[in-house]
Amino acid sequence: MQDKPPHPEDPARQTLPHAQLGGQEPGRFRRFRLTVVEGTMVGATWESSADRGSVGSHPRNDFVLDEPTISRFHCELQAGPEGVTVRDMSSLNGVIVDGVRVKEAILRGGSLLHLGALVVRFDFSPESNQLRISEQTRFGTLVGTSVAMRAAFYLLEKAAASDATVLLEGETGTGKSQAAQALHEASPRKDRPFLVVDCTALPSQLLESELFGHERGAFTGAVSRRVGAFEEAAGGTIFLDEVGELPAELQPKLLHVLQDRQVRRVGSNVWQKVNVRIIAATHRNLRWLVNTGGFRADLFYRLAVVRIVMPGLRQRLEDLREVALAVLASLGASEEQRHALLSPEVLTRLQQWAWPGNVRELRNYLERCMVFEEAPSPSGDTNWSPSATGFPVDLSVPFTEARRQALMDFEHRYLSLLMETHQGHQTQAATAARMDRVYLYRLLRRHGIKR
Ligand SMILES: Nc1ncnc2c1ncn2[C@@H]1O[C@H](COP(=O)(O)OP(=O)(O)OP(=O)(O)O)[C@@H](O)[C@H]1O
Repeated sequence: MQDKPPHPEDPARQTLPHAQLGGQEPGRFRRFRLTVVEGTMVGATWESSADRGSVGSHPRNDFVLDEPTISRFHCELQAGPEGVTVRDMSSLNGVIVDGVRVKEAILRGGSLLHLGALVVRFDFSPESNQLRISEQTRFGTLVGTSVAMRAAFYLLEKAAASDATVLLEGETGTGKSQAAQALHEASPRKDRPFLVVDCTALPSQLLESELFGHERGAFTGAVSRRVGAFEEAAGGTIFLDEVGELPAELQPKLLHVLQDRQVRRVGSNVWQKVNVRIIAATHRNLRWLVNTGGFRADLFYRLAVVRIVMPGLRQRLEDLREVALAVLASLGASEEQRHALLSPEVLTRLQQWAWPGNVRELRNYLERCMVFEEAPSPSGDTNWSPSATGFPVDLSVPFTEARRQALMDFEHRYLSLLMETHQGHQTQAATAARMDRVYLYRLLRRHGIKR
């Protein structure tokens, strides 16, 4: 089991697959440098080799500042389309950028960061880094052509070929569970079990016996012996979902499994060897949890041998169409529904939504659209009329006929909504729509709309 800082070529160092700076070729972004300019470590410097870096006193940070006023994980820097962002990891003494205490801030070349008793200067370097990205635009059920997603695919592919423990991070609905399953299926363990344990689903004692098993009579209610997930997954993979919620009393036990590959059932004195690959996922930032005392630092490093951050949907909106198509296919949508729900007009509007629930939210949204046969605003904005669904384009229909059908469809939708809004008052409706009242009357008759 590895517990040393990853090699610079190690995929774990390439953590976050984020957008590049300044419109250069895909995956290329400017390097940045930190230099201590005041305090005990003047002259200490670090230059980024990926698109993010961590700063803190713990030896596993990218830039280690061994100084008592620096927290174990003090802050993180991350390159994105808007520049390089610094994020305070809930450090004790905080992050002050150019005189202002911040939780998060975009840095400019020459910015001065006060971190505890040290002053650190941020600069861009003239050189750039190339983020490693996969040639593929799919990994298992996950799809995406964006740099962010293909960088995640690259790490997933590398991880699948190894037996290393993987930590998947990312907001809810970004595909962590799917990535874990696909990783298992792409690994040499694919013919062995893949077991999922949700660390939030059970109270501590039950979770312990779910993971490690128990002997008969180990506690009240333990009427028979039970084999735990680690034993049951023999030769396969165990997926620990929401590992950030693992109760404090179970963290040393999981650490023991990770270190020694041994488990002991509750109520037993016997340690048993287990051969299981571990993949864990969390929607929380575990470094932040370590600083605030909610998670053990040693367990974090045992889990994050390879750390992969699944990008949020709003960070890769160029993937929206493709992801939506994949989701619609999995929902059994017809060709016509796909055209109607993903017209350029609707897509443009969908790209304006922030998708806080990521692909899961998109999936729920598309499912609703299929049920109600319309594409309302994902934000619930009622001004977005159902007519925004656009019309399916069928090239087997001649242009003039297709246009006539589209026009009829449009008139019908427009007039229905108009009459509904004005509760059947034709004069009012005609005035509102700036139409001649007689023309409106004729159109309503033609479309059979109740007046
Ligand atoms: N890149 C993608 N391409 C296609 N489908 C995706 C993609 N990412 C996520 N999905 C789909 O989105 C849904 C949510 O994915 P998943 O359950 O894996 O997310 P999660 O990150 O594990 O969420 P949570 O943290 O809430 O458990 C699933 O239906 C999944 O198939």
